[in-house]
Amino acid sequence: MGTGQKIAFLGTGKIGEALLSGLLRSGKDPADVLVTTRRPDRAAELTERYGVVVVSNAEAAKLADTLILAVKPQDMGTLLDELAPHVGADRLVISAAAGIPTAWFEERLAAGTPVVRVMPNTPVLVDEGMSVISGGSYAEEVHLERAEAIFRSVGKALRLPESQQDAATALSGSGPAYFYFLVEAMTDAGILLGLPRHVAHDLIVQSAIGASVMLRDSGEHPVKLREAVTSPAGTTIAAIRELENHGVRAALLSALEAARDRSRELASGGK
Ligand SMILES: NC(=O)C1=CN([C@@H]2O[C@H](COP(=O)(O)OP(=O)(O)OC[C@H]3O[C@@H](n4cnc5c(N)ncnc54)[C@H](OP(=O)(O)O)[C@@H]3O)[C@@H](O)[C@H]2O)C=CC1
Ligand SMILES: O=C(O)[C@@H]1CCC=N1
Repeated sequence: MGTGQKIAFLGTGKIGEALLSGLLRSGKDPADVLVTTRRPDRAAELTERYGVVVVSNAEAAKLADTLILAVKPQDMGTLLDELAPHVGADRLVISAAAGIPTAWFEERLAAGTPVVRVMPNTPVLVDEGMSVISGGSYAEEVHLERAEAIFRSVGKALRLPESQQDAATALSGSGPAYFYFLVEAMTDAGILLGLPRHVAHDLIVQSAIGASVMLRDSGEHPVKLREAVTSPAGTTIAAIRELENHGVRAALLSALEAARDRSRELASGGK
């Protein structure tokens, strides 16, 4: 076991593993990183891949300074039943679960336990994550800074009031999926137009990367950037007319509203 601040991941699935790998990339000693799993084969996989220490949920609560809870909202009740008796109020509990408010955790943990709610996204895997952070009633500046330091090591982190977490979940938590969906659909369009799949894929992926870098670095509004591509009586406006005819803008408004609503439904770890 290492000598630094210990961080435990309770639930090391897709987002837990992505965060874990980023933290190690940023220089955290694997001996200071504890993980818990439900299945022994998964535990063996993580030890072999990262050299981290696999422990039980109760041991994680006793040994780690910071506990990152990354099980599905539906599994959070069972995890808290197991965990709560072992978590001292000197621990920092960070939940990455969609929907579940900090108050839900505070009710189940020892009085005064600091809880921070974070909504990360999978680009933490490439250090380009977007994580939205909100503190619960007992989270002090020092706790928010500790959470920020973890999530800043794998991308950007932004503090928002907890009342905006469900909206943030719809935008940045789920956001990468919408872009993958678009790339998938546009690649299919390339097939329709007669291009080989790998060519269509490469054309679209590089266009997405170029557009993303311009969005981030040019300082221009997205409308300006789109207008610069849209030549009079040209090809782009022909495509934009079809996107508008098919209600793509309205579909996005409804889609993100649905994601926000689903996050609200998960507030009590619902089904
Ligand atoms: N995926 C994403 O992009 C994002 C997810 N989140 C949130 O992160 C959480 C996890 O999501 P995701 O990673 O996608 O889901 P996964 O199902 O991939 O990961 C959850 C993991 O938790 C394990 N687990 C469940 N119960 C326990 C337990 N009691 N003790 C230890 N491990 C347990 C599961 O084990 P088993 O393999 O046996 O099922 C699984 O490996 C959710 O709350 C989600 O809202 C937040 C932001 C982004
Ligand atoms: O789909 C989900 O519920 C999780 C939360 C945000 C991204 N994935």
